[in-house]
Amino acid sequence: MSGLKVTGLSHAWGAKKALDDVSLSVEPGRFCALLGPNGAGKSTLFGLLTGLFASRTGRIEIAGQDMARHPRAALARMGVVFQQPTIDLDLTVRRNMLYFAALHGITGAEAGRRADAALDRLGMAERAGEVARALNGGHRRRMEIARALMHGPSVLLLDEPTVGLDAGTRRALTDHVHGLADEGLTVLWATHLTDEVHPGDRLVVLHRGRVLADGLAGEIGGADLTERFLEMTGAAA
Ligand SMILES: Nc1ncnc2c1ncn2[C@@H]1O[C@H](COP(=O)(O)OP(=O)(O)OP(=O)(O)O)[C@@H](O)[C@H]1O
Repeated sequence: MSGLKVTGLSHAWGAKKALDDVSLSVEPGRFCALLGPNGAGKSTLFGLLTGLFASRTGRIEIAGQDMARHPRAALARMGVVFQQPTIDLDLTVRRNMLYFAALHGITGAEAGRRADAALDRLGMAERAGEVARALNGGHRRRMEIARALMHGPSVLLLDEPTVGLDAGTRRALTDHVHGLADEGLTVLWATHLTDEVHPGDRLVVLHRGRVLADGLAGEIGGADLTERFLEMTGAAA
């Protein structure tokens, strides 16, 4: 199983319950949108999925690997793009890629080969020699996605990756990552923006730490996902 499975996951920050018995599973090669308003618990879930901190309850499996029992194996199958960009702006795109590859123990000609292939996959091959500072926001994000794919993960996690991007760039990036899922990558895309969700996506709606809906986006949203989402989360006018 190369997908993602979360079972009965809870997490509290002091007295604040950020996640309350959350379960979800994403089949291999699916794009799953994790949709929730501010404070829903999306980043807390990402922190647990990526091993930044642990929960005493629940279970996480990445591509069949149990996160608690085999964290190295689970993390090796995961690519992550965090909400806050982590780029060295003074290095070229390729140098940023090679630096990251080295952190994964990939060096020399193999690192170069993988960096070039990943940049090509994200339509960034011709920008490899540019200093990262010269890239626009969309291209910086693409570079981070390419970087997250260099070690060949089967699951890609992205935490609100379009923050700060304009509408056209957001759409292009969202479409591009849908394309990666079409190629077989399992994608978990956290967002609070309904226009990033396609009708054929798997959709999990998270609110106040609980799963409110889980299924096909087109079925959950009906004629208007935005309206439905606002109703569900009690934010409708
Ligand atoms: N490090 C922390 N310490 C204390 N409380 C926290 C911490 N991180 C998150 N919380 C709280 O947990 C709840 C869930 O927050 P979280 O950041 O996971 O939600 P989110 O869906 O990612 O929100 P946003 O879209 O605003 O990033 C919120 O009430 C938040 O205030």
